[in-house]
Amino acid sequence: MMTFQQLVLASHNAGKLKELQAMLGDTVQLRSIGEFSSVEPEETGLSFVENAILKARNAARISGLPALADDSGLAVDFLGGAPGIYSARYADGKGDAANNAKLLEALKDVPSEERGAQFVCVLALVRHADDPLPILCEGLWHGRILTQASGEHGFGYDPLFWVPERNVSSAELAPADKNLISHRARAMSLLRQRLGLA
Ligand SMILES: O=c1nc[nH]c2c1ncn2[C@H]1C[C@H](O)[C@@H](COP(=O)(O)OP(=O)(O)OP(=O)(O)O)O1
Ligand SMILES: [Mg+2]
Repeated sequence: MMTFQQLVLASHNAGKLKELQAMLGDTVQLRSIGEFSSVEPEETGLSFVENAILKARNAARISGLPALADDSGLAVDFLGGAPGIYSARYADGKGDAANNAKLLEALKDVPSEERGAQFVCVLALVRHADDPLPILCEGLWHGRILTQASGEHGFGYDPLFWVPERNVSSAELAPADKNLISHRARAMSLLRQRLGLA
């Protein structure tokens, strides 16, 4: 069993930190990479896996701690899987509200049955910056893109993501409920098994 008392989370996204720490409980303390550096690495990979590894290595190098990274995004069927790995940058770095507005516009007049989408999450854990065997876990969450934003919880595209299991948007889910069923929850459940924490 691999044990980590402290991991640095290779993310500048406060929403991810909150969700991942809640899922891990108090056995592992997640420290934000923001404590060490405010510089965000360029996400140059062509896949969630490549970007997750790149972020994890960068954080381990900067902090000297083992590092966990989360690369995630929304793949929309009607858009051929876009924005995918470019989800955070979909509206050219103008933030969540602009991303959501652009997505609604791209799906204007698209009927409900063609609005399928999945959230994707890849978690990468490296023991040190040059770790030759990163641990990789993925999770998917299937849903649909709503025609207008709804709900105040979560972050990112949550207000636009309709969750079939609950018939609400993921921003209408209580945070603890989202953390049981989300793409991130599925990836974290696999990671916990790999680490012997499950
Ligand atoms: O549960 C989620 N609920 C709503 N939206 C979500 C979720 N999970 C990922 N997303 C969206 C946010 C962002 O538009 C993109 C992730 O981009 P991604 O590069 O992985 O994260 P980020 O730039 O926000 O932070 P960082 O790279 O520092 O971890 O997908
Ligand atoms: Mg990012």
